[in-house]
This record gives sequence, C-alpha cells and structure tokens, in this order.
Amino acid sequence: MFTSFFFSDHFPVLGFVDKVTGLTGRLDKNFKEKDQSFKFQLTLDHIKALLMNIFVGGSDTSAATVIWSMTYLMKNPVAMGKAQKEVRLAIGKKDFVNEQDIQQLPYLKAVVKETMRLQPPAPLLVPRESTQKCSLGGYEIPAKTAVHINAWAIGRDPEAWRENPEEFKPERFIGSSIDVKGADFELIPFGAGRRICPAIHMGLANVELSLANLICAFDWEMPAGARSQDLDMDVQPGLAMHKRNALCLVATKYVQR
Ligand code: HEM
Repeated sequence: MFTSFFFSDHFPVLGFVDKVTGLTGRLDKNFKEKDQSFKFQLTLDHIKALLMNIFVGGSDTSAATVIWSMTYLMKNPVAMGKAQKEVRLAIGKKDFVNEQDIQQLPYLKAVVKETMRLQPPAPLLVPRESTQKCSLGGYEIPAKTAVHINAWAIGRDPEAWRENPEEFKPERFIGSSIDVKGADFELIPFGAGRRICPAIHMGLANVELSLANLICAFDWEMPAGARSQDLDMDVQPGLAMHKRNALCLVATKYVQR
C-alpha cells in the first residue's frame, strides 16, 4: 500500500480514479485492520496529543538549551573564544556546520554538556509514579508515590562535582567519559532508564548544530550600554526551564580573512 501510486496524492482532481481502481477501499480496510491491533480506538485527538508531545517536547527544550548556552558563553568570553576558534578551524571555508563537523568539536560538545549540567531544560525531569513498593537508599517508597528527580540539584551536587560545581567550566568534560546518555547519574538532563528521552540524539543534534552555526557565522556583543557580566540567570518556572528575560545580543557577520 505504502508504495502504491495514488492519483489523489499528486492530482487531487483525479482522486476519483483511486476509488474506481479500489485503492481507496483497500486503504480504508487496512486502516481498520491495523486499528484493531491497538487495545483502544486511535482517534484524531490521540494523534493530535502525540504530535503536540513531539512538538512541545522537542522544540521548547532545545531552544531553552541554546539560549542558556549563549548566555553562559557571553558571560565567559574565554570559553566563547575557544568554542568559536574550534568550530571555525574545523569547517574552514565552508559556510555551514553540519552533523559530521560536530563530531570534531569536543569543546562545543563540552559547552553543551556544561550548560545542561547547570541548567537542565527539564529540571525535575518528567513527574513519574512508582508502580510498586520499593526501597531506595534506605527509604521505603510505597506504590503510587509521585516521583520527581531533581536533575538541577544533582548537576550542582558538590559530592558529585567536586571542582567548583557552581562555575561554568566546559573544560571539566574534556578527557572525561561523563556523558548525558543516562549512564552517568550525576548528569541526567535527558533522564535515564527505560523512560529516558526517546529523542536524545535528535535533541543533542538540534542544540549542537544551532549553537555551532550561531557562534561560527557571527561574532556576538552586548547591546550598547549593557555589560555581559550583568546578564541575569533568572529562570521562568515551568516544566521546561527557560531564561526569564530575553537574551538580547548584537550579531555581526563573521568574515574569514
Ligand atoms: C535538548 C533537548 C531535550 C531534552 C533536554 C529532553 C529532555 C527530556 C526529559 C528529561 C524527559 C523525561 C525523561 C524521564 O522522565 O526520565 C524527556 C522525555 C521525552 N522527550 Fe525529550 N528532551 C529533549 C528533546 C526532545 C525531542 C527533540 C523530542 C521529540 C522530537 C523529545 C520527545 C520526548 C518524549 C516524547 C518524551 C516522553 C518519553 C516517555 O515518557 O517515555 N524530546 N525528554
């Protein structure tokens, strides 16, 4: 069915041909059969909710991370300089950073990890409920308990991050195996275990690609009269942790000499 040629897909006015050839009837029958393999009736509302999940879950978190990364880089010009030098050297005369280039950018990746450590986009991950009674770290947790994991606090825990945990220091990840993929519990911006963010690779690519292109193509300055050290880190409370006040910067196109 998937590979069949439907006139209606290409020439809507000739859609009646699909009815005459029986394709439309076969399509309806297929849908009905597939629907029965679900334990419930899949409605348009379910599909809308699913698309909403993907759209909100995907765009909001990635956008928040790019803005926090830019904020930290503006407040740390040495780190901004290092990240720009790395990406500009790696792509040479090309005018766009692509996914392959990203693999040669360890410092940029460290910047993203460090941002996610300090400002995980979903600071309490997604609320969950325990299905059965269990014991964790000496605490008895009954079934049906609401569980919130404070990824924000874990990322700043001085026992896990011994070297100035409050400081933005991407270098802490250079030569370190700690990653955001759910295996290192001190850094879990995407969660961990079976309910870890299913789009972790897409989320990381969104952030790394946007950030790499922003800092590669432009030099960034504060608007006249503003100082980067005064940039605030105020947070807009919500499921996703956004910067409360808009980050206003002046971009100048970078021209390679
Ligand atoms: C920087 C980007 C992203 C971050 C930081 C992020 C973070 C998270 C976190 C913390 C969770 C909850 C994990 C848990 O409860 O343990 C989650 C779940 C989820 N994320 Fe992401 N996410 C990102 C990008 C995306 C994208 C791009 C999509 C979709 C295209 C997406 C779709 C989802 C969905 C559908 C779930 C629910 C999974 C479930 O309940 O089983 N996320 N994400």
